[in-house]
Amino acid sequence: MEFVSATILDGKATRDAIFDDLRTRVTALRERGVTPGLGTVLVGDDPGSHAYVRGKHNDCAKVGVTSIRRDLPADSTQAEVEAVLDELNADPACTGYILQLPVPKHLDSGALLERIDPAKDADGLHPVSLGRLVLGEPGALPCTPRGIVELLRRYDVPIAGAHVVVVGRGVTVGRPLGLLLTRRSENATVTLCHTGTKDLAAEVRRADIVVAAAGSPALITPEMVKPGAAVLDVGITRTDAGLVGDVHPGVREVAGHVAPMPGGVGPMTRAILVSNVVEAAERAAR
Ligand SMILES: Nc1nc(=O)c2c([nH]1)NC[C@@H]1CN(c3ccc(C(=O)N[C@@H](CCC(=O)O)C(=O)O)cc3)C=[N+]21
Repeated sequence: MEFVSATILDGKATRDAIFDDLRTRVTALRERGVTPGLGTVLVGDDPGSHAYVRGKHNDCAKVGVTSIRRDLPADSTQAEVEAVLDELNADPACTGYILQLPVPKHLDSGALLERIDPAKDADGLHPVSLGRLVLGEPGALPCTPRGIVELLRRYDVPIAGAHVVVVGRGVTVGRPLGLLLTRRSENATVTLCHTGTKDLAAEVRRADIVVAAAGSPALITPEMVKPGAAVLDVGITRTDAGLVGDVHPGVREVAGHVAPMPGGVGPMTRAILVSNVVEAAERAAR
């Protein structure tokens, strides 16, 4: 028996290609006197969140985007965090920024996200940005969904006409991904599955593209995957043995393409964040 393993959708190599393009565009903006600047607001001392924020500042340095970092103590009040958001809204050096999620439980994250100036929303998670996504108007798009579409495009995985099964209805991945993929420019047919789905295996088996974003280790098994399908692993669960994704390793023997975790969608999410900041600066400079 000969097993032909899936083609790996390499998020790191794709991120590097995106950064090469962004570097050129940032240079052009700087020549016109515009310097994109990404702000991060981090509340508390979750080690995972600290690592993500550090990564985002490293990414900015790689492409010439200035970065502005605001770290606040875990016991910050709603008013104290809001004051920092107001400060970044008013700061011309900060052309886009994010509030790192999750924030400590005593804070109202919805109210904080809404306080961000929509013109500076780098994450695409502001209600105005999400509304624009529903309406098909230009604006910041959520980083992970856009990263997924970009990764599929660069590997020539057909999206138009494809049946995509998205597992997970979270506001950062599953829900906006369904909206993005059903736009006329993507033209996919999407089934959005979640914990209330009756027969997940039957749904996944029909998919040309599977996006697993449920946060449930090894949820997608080889038996559930149509031979040749593209399977993208977006789940991240921290265990004692390290990080594990939503896709069982055996899926590589069945799928045509696999975006692994790590090394797949995660690096794309970060690349799109920087891309959103550069695009917002380009829009403002027009
Ligand atoms: N306002 C906000 N925006 C976000 O975009 C946001 C957030 N909050 N909170 C947390 C989640 C998670 N997230 C990841 C980004 C990159 C990797 C990534 O690059 N992962 C690597 C390594 C895995 C790791 O070290 O975690 C990989 O998959 O290869 C993972 C997860 C962005 N998030």
